[in-house]
Amino acid sequence: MSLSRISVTGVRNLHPVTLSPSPRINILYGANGSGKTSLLEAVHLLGLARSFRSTRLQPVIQYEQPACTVFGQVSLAEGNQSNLGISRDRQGEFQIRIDGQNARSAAQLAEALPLQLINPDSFRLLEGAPKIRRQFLDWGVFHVEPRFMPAWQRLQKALRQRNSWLRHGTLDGASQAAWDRELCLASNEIDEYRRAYIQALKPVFERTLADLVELDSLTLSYYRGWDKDRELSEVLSTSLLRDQQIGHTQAGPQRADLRLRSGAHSAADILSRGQQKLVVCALRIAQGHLVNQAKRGQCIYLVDDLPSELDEQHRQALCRLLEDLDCQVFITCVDHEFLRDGWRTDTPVAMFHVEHGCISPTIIGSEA
Ligand SMILES: Nc1ncnc2c1ncn2[C@@H]1O[C@H](COP(=O)(O)OP(=O)(O)OP(=O)(O)O)[C@@H](O)[C@H]1O
Repeated sequence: MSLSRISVTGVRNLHPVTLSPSPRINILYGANGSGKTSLLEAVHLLGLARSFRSTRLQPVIQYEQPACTVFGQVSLAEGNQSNLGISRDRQGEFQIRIDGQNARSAAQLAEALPLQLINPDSFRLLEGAPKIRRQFLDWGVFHVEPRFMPAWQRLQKALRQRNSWLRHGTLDGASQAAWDRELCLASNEIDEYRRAYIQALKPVFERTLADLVELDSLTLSYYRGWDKDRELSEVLSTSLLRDQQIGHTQAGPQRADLRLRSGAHSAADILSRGQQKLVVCALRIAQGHLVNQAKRGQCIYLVDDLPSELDEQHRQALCRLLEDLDCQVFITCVDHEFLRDGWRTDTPVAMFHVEHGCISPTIIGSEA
């Protein structure tokens, strides 16, 4: 799967543009503030209906413009194609179109266009709150396990119900016990999918990491959100009083986490920024391999400011791994010299010069 065409209007500083990217490696280069990240924002918007830099979409809409719009033509296996479109105005109104039909949710876009983002904020996957790692984990499970989403929706419903009961006590005991049973069933199902996913991810992650950097003592493990030796139903009943005092359910898959440790320490505490970036790249590349294996379409990689934090040797190792993934990749950088050469001769590479919000394709070898 790759974007064979993308049209962008009203996104940050970009002039309206239509591009025909390479199905493999795309390099966007240009001075600071020229609009390279803005193109990645546009692709991100198309795949997830949200910005990667801000929780609000308002800042992505170009000043003075009423709305931003992104269209993409996606090439699929066996010569098929799909058309995606998203438009968002200043009042917050969204329109998502998939193959000429209005889509109901952003999850449909995410399924149609799996995206992986690697940017200078990526270290947050290690340093940030567990929620960021759960999002990472669930992105992977969602893209390889079709039963995950319905189980997740059941969990959310049962959890909302329980939390409301903890706060207001509006249900009788028997009805709440039925909701708790539903909560435990959905939780066990989610735990099973997540566990199977981590088991598949771990060896791919370890191999990928070894190709990038020597960090032998790094381990990845999964915490399911409650004691591994006890049933969730038992944990819920022993913690009921405390749950009622704080007004929400403390144990369950909504508390799951991934733990990355280097020996006895948390990886976030001891790894350098560059090493952290490489660990995150290995995790995200490993996820791409699993999506490819699941044959639910390859994901598209958005790599903002690839060189930052990395020395020459690690930049090259990262480029090799991205190239070996057999996915479409969009890379931004200020200085593109090191990215021009070194790709295999059969890898289609496209370069785009970004200048004051204008994007123009560059014929390799003709740059100034
Ligand atoms: N809503 C907006 N409307 C118009 N311009 C905007 C808007 N939001 C941001 N900009 C401007 O868009 C420009 C491009 O930003 P972008 O992050 O794409 O640059 P970049 O090429 O990735 O730069 P760098 O190399 O510094 O990361 C910036 O000058 C920024 O101030």
